[in-house]
Amino acid sequence: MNEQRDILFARLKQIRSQLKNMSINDLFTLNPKRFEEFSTSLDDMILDYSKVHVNNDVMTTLFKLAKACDVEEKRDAMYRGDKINITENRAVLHIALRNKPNKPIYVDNRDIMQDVQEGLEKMQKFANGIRDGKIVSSSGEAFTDIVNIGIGGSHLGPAMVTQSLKPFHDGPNVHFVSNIDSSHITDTLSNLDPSKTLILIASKTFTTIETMTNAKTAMKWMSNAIGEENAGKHFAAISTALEKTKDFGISEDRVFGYWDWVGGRYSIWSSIGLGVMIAIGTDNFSQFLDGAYEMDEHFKNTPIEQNMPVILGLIGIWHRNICEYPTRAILPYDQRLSSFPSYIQQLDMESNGKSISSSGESLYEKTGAIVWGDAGTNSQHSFFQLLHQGSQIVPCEFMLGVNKSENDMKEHNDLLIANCLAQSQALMAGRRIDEVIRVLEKRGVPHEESIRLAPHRQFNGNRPSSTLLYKKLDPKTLGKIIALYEHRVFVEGIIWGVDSFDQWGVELGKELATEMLTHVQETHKKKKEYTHKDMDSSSAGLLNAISAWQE
Ligand SMILES: O=P(O)(O)OC[C@H]1O[C@](O)(CO)[C@@H](O)[C@@H]1O
Repeated sequence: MNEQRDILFARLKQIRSQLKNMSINDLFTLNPKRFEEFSTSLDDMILDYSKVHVNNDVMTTLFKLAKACDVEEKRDAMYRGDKINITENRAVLHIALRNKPNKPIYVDNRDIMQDVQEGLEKMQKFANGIRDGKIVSSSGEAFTDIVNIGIGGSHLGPAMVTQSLKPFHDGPNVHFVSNIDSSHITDTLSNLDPSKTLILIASKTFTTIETMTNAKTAMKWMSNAIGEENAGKHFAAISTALEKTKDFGISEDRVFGYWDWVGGRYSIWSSIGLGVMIAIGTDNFSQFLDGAYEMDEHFKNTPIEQNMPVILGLIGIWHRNICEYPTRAILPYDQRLSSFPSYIQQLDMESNGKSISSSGESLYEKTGAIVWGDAGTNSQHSFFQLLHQGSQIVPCEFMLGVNKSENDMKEHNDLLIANCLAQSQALMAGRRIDEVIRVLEKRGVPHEESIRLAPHRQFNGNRPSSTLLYKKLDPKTLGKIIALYEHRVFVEGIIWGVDSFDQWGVELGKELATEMLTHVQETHKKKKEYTHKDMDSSSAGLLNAISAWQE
């Protein structure tokens, strides 16, 4: 229990109730310099949080909260390589993977930077070989297609980054298979020529049932097409479990290892990024790491009052614990970032979706918000109705790139930018009922009718949002953005007191699925009728229906 934290939470709740008399709009009217004072920047990236319902008093108290929870000390402990993942007794060192100057970092008294460097060089050699056509298929041809088989952190990162960096993609096509649903692998492989396809099996543990099942299916597909003796040339593995990759039959030179101090959802910077490196090339991948390194340095060295991840994290705490908003929406106005919200869902919800503190006590304050979202402007035409007029307030995190890669699409881009800015403005400003009536009457709608329609067309406004503005979505910027969100999750996790780096909550479902599998396999025999004596009557009833309907 952190008494100081509790006092500051109470103080923040007090300020919040006083602040309720003043809207975000009012705060802008009172302070013409609000944008300058409530935004922070790093090179060509600005985090504008002036449209969040906070004032100086709130921010000062939030900064005190960060200090009281030792955010800076704990950050330093992470950078140092301390074993801050308490429940797994592991260091947390994704920052080592982008530690470009190779400054020593010690785990168990050993500098890990040499391993990191060697790992990166092995990846680079392989990626260059595939891209140059020097590493060839069993028939001596260059690989045209790469299939990354993985799930969770071994899928979401590479898939999102590959999609986001499309303009930089000049290597072979890269495809992604994650779901255990066979339609995913069947639909993907059906369009590919096995003789020119390379399969990357990406799994930290090399035990995940989805990945291992898909890997075996891919191996069968490949062996049937080109012969078992040739299939090995078409596979590579990315894992920390080197014994298991060997058992699967992948030769050592085709195995790209990483380390237990890299969490799955923090692993895009490791060999898990191999597919990305093959797609965009080693120089662009290096830029991607550079961007993350810049954010790491900013997080480490910038005073918390200007520190982007700290501020984003504190705003998260403000919204979750003080305003009690249960969710937050991530809204990239950038089609290529359309899978960024689902990437952040894993990063954020798997990290901070906990109700037990690192030291094993039940937490009484709410933790991880529900994260959701989609790309603008598409999302305007689906769920924005609720954002503007729904009974729940959802803090929105807009993301906007100023420039696109296509110079000739200015007309599109101007509209995209205008829409993004207009949405955050509309959420904040709203539209009062008298204004609605005035507008309707001006359009010639009779007075009675205007009064009838007005309640449906009014907007309360005062809905908070932040905007992350960046110059252009290139590898460096993307690296910076991802690292920003990683550190934000860290800041929130420290304040809540959870271990942000384990994920025990996914284990029970995995265990029960293994038990359930035997029942599902039984249904094929159609011999058994399940009842409430075997299991809960819902599962029993569903199994019986599955058995009856199976073709
Ligand atoms: O890389 P692996 O070991 O196959 O795990 C995949 C994913 O499964 C999880 O362990 C649980 O969903 C994630 O944390 C991880 O990213």
